[in-house]
Amino acid sequence: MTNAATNAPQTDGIGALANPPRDLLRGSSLFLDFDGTLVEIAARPDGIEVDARLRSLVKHLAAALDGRLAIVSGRPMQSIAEYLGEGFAVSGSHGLEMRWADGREVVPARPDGLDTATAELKAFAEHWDGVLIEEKPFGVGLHYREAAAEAEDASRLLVEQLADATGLKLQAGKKVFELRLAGAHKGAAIAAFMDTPPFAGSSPVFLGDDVTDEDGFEAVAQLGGAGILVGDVRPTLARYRLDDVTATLDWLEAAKEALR
Ligand SMILES: O=P(O)(O)OC[C@H]1O[C@H](O[C@H]2O[C@H](CO)[C@@H](O)[C@H](O)[C@H]2O)[C@H](O)[C@@H](O)[C@@H]1O
Repeated sequence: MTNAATNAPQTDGIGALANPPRDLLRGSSLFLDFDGTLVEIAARPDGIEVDARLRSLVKHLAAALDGRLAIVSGRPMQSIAEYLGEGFAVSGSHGLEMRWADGREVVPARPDGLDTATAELKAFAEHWDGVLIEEKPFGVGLHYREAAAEAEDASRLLVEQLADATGLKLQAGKKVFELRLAGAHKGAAIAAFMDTPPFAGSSPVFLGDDVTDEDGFEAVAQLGGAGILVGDVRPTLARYRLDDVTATLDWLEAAKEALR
């Protein structure tokens, strides 16, 4: 089955997606999701473990690709810099923020309604054990990974009401509901990078694990490149699949060597 608009595979069959070839990055630009792709999912946003191997891998991949690498995350750009360092392109906040390796930045204004939404979510979290509020520059996340099962429905109800009241976009991820400024997504950020040096003229490859990464898979397919789904098989616009974070880091190491 293919998506008619992008000609990318859309699979619901176990094992239908092959592993990416190790020479896929030759002549490519590399776009990397962060949580669940480069680092294991943790109980809390601040509980992730980022080691020297990952920081070194990202730095050396960026050099091997002559700068054609960007981290494309739902986290704020500042958070990515704190975990991975700088010297490469980053898009944060689900495509809302962009920074090129030379320091050029595109950053929106803080949205109206965000302070109100954040205050409401914080008040809600006081009544639910395990619900955690993550404040971000252009959005706010309600995490329910550590909460009782009923918290999900109650949280969904509240964030839907707040999205209606504030005009903020509701985006669901892995055990999280985010309310954020509308008007961008990861696919749009990848397309914007691909319009500019050093990315322009290359073929984009995007690795991601979450449903929020499907915009990125669609964008790279439209631009003649390929998406790589990290994790279990599901309906997706990715062309290839890797089992998990460990397989992803191993493939990235092999792909880096293949660029020599
Ligand atoms: O686009 P990503 O880089 O994948 O970021 C998506 C969100 O990741 C973080 O939340 C997720 O990871 C946490 C740590 O493993 C986990 O505790 C949480 O349940 C996940 O939803 C981050 O906190 C969010 O801001 C990102 O939008």
